[in-house]
Amino acid sequence: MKVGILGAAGRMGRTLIEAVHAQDGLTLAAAVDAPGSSLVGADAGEMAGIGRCGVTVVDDIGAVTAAVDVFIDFTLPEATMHHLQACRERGTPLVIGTTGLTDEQKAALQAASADIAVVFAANYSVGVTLCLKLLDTAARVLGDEVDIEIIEAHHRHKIDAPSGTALAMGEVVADALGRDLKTCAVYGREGRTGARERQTIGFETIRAGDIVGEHTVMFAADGERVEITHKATSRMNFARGAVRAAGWVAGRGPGVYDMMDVLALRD
Ligand SMILES: NC(=O)C1=CN([C@@H]2O[C@H](COP(=O)(O)OP(=O)(O)OC[C@H]3O[C@@H](n4cnc5c(N)ncnc54)[C@H](OP(=O)(O)O)[C@@H]3O)[C@@H](O)[C@H]2O)C=CC1
Ligand SMILES: O=C(O)C1=N[C@H](C(=O)O)C[C@H](O)C1
Repeated sequence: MKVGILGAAGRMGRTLIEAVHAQDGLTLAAAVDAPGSSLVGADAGEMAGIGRCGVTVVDDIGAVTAAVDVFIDFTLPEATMHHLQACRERGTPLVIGTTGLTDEQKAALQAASADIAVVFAANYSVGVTLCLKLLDTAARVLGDEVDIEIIEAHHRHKIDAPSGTALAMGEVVADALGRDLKTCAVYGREGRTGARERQTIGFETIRAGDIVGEHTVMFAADGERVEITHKATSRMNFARGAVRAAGWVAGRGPGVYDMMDVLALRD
């Protein structure tokens, strides 16, 4: 299967090139980065540190759609929307890892999924996908007797907050408790906040150094608390998961899927 990487020169893009290269049955067919990037024209394998592979980095998905069976996109929300449209026109499945999409952009993704298969997950690691299952159980067991706080930490370059993963974790917990995250989320606290309201779900964000990605969901009662934590120390876990999703989605019918579908964990 021929795979195209969108955002190829980025932190995830380079890791994805390495992951595709290491996966039997997959071939790197295209590497696309931002118009104006100094890496356009470079060899994608050399850029990713795996040696020359003969695929040149280009700056336009339109130039490579015919050569690709499935695309993987880890870019920016606006770029992802552009790539989604190109995939829709060509009928090419798309794996999206980009976070920070607006509600309108998520609606556009849903609309495109009438015509093509899209995998969309805020976190492609198996460990985080398992944590989402554990969080559903924890929320149902501990119920409204606990205060729930979500703490995430990432590297200094991350541009969206809270992380897509933290928001996905919040959605799972809110759904399990019959709450609407849009109305019960509290993003950071400062000043005279008043006492905590039990129904809220709090989010705290840390941006520092080279932290790859850490998430903790705290269920705190009087006298005891449960914490579910995931710590990523390498981007390769995200990349392997996205590559697995690419292999899974090729040939699927139109629709939006996530890692629960890819790992056959959906109830
Ligand atoms: N779902 C998951 O498992 C994970 C998701 N992510 C998410 O993936 C996204 C990317 O993260 P990361 O790799 O760290 O970010 P980077 O900034 O390192 O990489 C993004 C790349 O996309 C490029 N880009 C920008 N616009 C376009 C365009 N129009 N066409 C093609 N390429 C473009 C950027 O180029 P330039 O720098 O020149 O603008 C850059 O090379 C983020 O939203 C992040 O939150 C990250 C890790 C895991
Ligand atoms: O930007 C990152 O680096 C990451 N982003 C994703 C998110 O926003 O949840 C996933 C991972 O934590 C790394």
